[in-house]
Amino acid sequence: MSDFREQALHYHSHPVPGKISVELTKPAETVQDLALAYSPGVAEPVREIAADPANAYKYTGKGNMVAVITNGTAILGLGNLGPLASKPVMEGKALLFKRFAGLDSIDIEVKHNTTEDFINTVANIADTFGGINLEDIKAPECFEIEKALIERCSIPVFHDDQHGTAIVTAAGMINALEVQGKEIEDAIIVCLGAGAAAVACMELLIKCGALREHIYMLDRKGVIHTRRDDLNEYKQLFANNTDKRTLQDVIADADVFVGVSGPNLLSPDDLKLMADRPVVFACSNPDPEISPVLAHGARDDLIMATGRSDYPNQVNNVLCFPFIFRGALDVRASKINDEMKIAAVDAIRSIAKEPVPAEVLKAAGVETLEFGAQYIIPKPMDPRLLPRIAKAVAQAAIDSGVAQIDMPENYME
Ligand SMILES: NC(=O)C1=CN([C@@H]2O[C@H](COP(=O)(O)OP(=O)(O)OC[C@H]3O[C@@H](n4cnc5c(N)ncnc54)[C@H](OP(=O)(O)O)[C@@H]3O)[C@@H](O)[C@H]2O)C=CC1
Ligand SMILES: CC(=O)C(=O)O
Ligand SMILES: [Mg+2]
Repeated sequence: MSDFREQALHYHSHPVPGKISVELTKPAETVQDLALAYSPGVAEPVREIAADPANAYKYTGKGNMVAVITNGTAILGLGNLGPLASKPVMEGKALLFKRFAGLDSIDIEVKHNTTEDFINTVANIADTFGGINLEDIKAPECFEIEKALIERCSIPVFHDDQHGTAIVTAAGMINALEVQGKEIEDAIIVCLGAGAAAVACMELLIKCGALREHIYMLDRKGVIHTRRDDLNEYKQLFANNTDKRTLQDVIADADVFVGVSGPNLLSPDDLKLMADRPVVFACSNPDPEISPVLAHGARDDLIMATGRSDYPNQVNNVLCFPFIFRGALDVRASKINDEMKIAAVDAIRSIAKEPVPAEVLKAAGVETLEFGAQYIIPKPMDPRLLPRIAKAVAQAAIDSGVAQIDMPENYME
């Protein structure tokens, strides 16, 4: 067993199996405690909630609880390995919710036959939670699932691989292009992958100024173009009227590569074909489309990011989902809309341009970090992410009319 593999397995199995547990928030020691916590005392909040469902936020953990729900059909870049195998990733997301945003989170892995079954299962348990983070559900089913659940649930439903990834990608991309002296409106963009992350990343980049006709998206069959007759409705939105057919055709002179596909699909020779000062986000986890070592060996004028913690520039939805849910839940937003997503993009971008606190440098194991090619986006352990993103998102929810309560007094100050 390799050292790292052994460490990872040991981490997950010791001192107890798994990464999360439940803790109590109230005393439960005496007869009096139990009389309040359980019978007869528990009947009082039951009656209050039956009379007004909003009281669930007052008397239960609902308002601070996010469900991480999957069917295991697109586990990271490992593919469709089924619900149970996805559990370590989902517990990982729950760990991140708690560590970075103080949100309680529970993982739910759903076995199902049809997409409708999955939607019904989630819709039927939704009221238990303050929000639902859908995770690692493959395209195209993920689009229908998210849409149906947003319609059916009164709490925020957010497919992290779509929107969390898109928010972080957009923040990192705008900053990287700025460092490279390029405008997003002019950028020729290659997106390898045409699934959940790819479609959402490209749609958000377009909202941030990229031109749809400058985007070349590829799936396993190559470039998505207007003469293909095998495209689902989501891929069709990116069908480019072009004669280019292969990755090599489209990467020549491209300014940007976004990989949300699988491991080792971009070669150093492909990279050499790109325009001067390119931006390369190889975001597949755990193994990127090209390793930073190979990429930097191929050329020295690129900005490189991956989804991993062990290289500079981690473009990973962990920079978004804990904080966007914190802000959404704290003003009881009924949904997470585009205004809230753009507010999160702007908040993430701006933090990267400010001096980095000493504790972040220490946690990152580096002497300095300064906005530039090696630091386009904040580190996940940056304590400014929580107050800045959550507050910006909460404010955007209020301004766009989806918040159900006011901003809490002195929020995040
Ligand atoms: N860094 C981050 O924060 C995140 C990274 N990701 C990564 O993005 C990847 C995709 O995730 P997600 O969108 O959820 O998964 P999906 O299953 O929804 O989409 C996968 C897409 O990748 C394409 N693909 C797979 N292999 C190849 C290949 N050899 N050549 C071209 N295209 C290929 C598929 O093509 P086809 O349509 O033909 O099947 C599909 O369009 C994963 O590696 C994941 O780890 C995802 C979310 C967040
Ligand atoms: C980071 C993440 O959500 C993924 O790779 O699927
Ligand atoms: Mg994921």
